[in-house]
Amino acid sequence: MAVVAQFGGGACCGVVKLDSSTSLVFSTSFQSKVSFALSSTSFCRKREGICGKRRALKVCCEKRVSAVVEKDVALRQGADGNVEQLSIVMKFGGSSVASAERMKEVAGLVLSFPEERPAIVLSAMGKTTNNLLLAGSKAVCCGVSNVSELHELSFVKELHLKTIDELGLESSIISGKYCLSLSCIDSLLCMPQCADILVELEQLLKGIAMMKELTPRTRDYLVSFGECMSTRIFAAYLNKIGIKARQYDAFEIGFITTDDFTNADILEATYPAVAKRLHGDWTNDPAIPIITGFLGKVGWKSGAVTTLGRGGSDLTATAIGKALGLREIQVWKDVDGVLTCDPNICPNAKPVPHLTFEEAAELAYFGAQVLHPQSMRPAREGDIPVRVKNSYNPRAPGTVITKARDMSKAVLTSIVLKSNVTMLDIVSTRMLGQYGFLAKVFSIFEDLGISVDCVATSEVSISLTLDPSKLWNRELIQQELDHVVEELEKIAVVHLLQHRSIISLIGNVQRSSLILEKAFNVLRKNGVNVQMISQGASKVNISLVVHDREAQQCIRSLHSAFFDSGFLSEVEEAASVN
Ligand SMILES: Nc1ncnc2c1ncn2[C@@H]1O[C@H](COP(=O)(O)OP(=O)(O)O)[C@@H](O)[C@H]1O
Ligand SMILES: N[C@@H](CC(=O)OP(=O)(O)O)C(=O)O
Repeated sequence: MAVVAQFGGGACCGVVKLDSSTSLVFSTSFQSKVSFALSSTSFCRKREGICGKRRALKVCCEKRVSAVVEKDVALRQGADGNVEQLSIVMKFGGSSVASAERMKEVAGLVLSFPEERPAIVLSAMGKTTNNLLLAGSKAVCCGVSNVSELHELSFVKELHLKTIDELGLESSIISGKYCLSLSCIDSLLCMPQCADILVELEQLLKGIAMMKELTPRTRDYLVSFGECMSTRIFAAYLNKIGIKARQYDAFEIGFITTDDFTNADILEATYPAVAKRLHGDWTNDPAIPIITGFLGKVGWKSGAVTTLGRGGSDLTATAIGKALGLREIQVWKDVDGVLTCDPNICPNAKPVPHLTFEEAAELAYFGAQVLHPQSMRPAREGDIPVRVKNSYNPRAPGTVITKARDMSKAVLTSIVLKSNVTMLDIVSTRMLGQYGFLAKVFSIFEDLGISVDCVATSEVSISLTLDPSKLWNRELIQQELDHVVEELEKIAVVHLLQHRSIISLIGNVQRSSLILEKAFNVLRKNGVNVQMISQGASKVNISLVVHDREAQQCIRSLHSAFFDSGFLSEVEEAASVN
């Protein structure tokens, strides 16, 4: 049920709670119009008396909105009357925008920060990326004529068309001439020439079926459809409810990456290019930018679309934060922040209130799916706080990630698991005192382009772990591993140990004896022998390697010993007394 009114004001948006069941979403454009929509459960349910209530609410709305608008316009326009710049970036993951209902809630959430001028980064809706990938691999062998019948393609089509329908949008926003048919506030907000996205997707899958080949380059183009659609839908919805928004494909606004398809890295040139484009558009004609997460392109001209690795929208958000020098980066998930453990392993994991960039980066790199492994880098470089919040529970305080925090009482922050890791024990065939052994071993990995995670060394032996699973595009297949071993065997005796897990204890390594004493007690009680330990350079991470089959039980026991037993609070109390 919507009531629309117009009266003077500047550009702003917000939500006003009118009574316990009714809230008002409003926005004003720079053309001095105010649009507002009412959300009211009782209003929609009770049909009788609707006109009376609508009139009463309209009057009430006008009074309340004008007060908020005045305050907000003052905030936005600054003392000199100039437009204030974007202030924060808000990233919403796939789980946050999985349906029409979720998109409405996210719109409400965006508007619940009327004092902010946000840039929005979106992932693909729900499980779209997984379905596109599956459709791609099935298309390789299903035959061109069967592509239209692929279950995953139908799923993606239905999800997006249903969402468009439920949001009351024109289906042409993703499957037709959006520019000509969308009744948005301002024709400038429309995308230039939108191709028929769903038709193009099906054509691409037919091409894959025809070629019987799905290269990493094609795979990136294929999954890019997810973010391209979610952002178009969300921007159109905001425009429909009167919030001026402008959709952007990241690869069109300067996200330039390496050519490592499926796991590309953002190049430095991205930052000034993105800043120039977003800043310029906002200054000329302010509208909330809705940007595709996860995507970039190789080079400036006709570059192919790349992706930043699974979960890469977090990285898009932090890169935008750094590019625009924003006040804060918010990543909205489906959990109450970064937790003490993966909730799928320990359902009673608790939110961690504060982390440093270093802790968060280790946690992400060593397996916590909640953050993209590279996402902390731009935030750290720009020294911009990252706030991890729950879009399903916005009141929860979440996790704040900053450059430094008070570590005086910190012991253990979080426990992380990385499974299906390959471990190599490498022992030199030469005698003690041989120099250059480590250099030779690592040059072999460098030549083969394989990254090493954890290392423990003595003068003549090295134990190390390789991480195939994190590299989305590349599975260290047996052939590749055999080649590594073959090369290493020229200088050493090699044992290849597969199906290992790294358990990372993220915390204050200054208190390693305390952490290790407790941890080894737990492991001994569980009858587990640790196969490798690495503490070394990182001041926030102690890694223990165990067999895959023992790992989850170890994690549960460790979590319960550290976080459920009162142990940490006892240690903290003791620290405050001393
Ligand atoms: N230490 C952790 N803290 C919080 N969530 C974690 C952790 N480890 C794994 N997860 C998982 O990460 C998920 C959130 O990350 P992700 O799925 O990438 O979110 P989104 O798609 O919303 O960006 C959670 O639902 C949770 O299952
Ligand atoms: N859609 C991409 C990128 C992303 O960041 O997703 P999410 O924010 O839902 O983890 C993926 O699934 O990997």
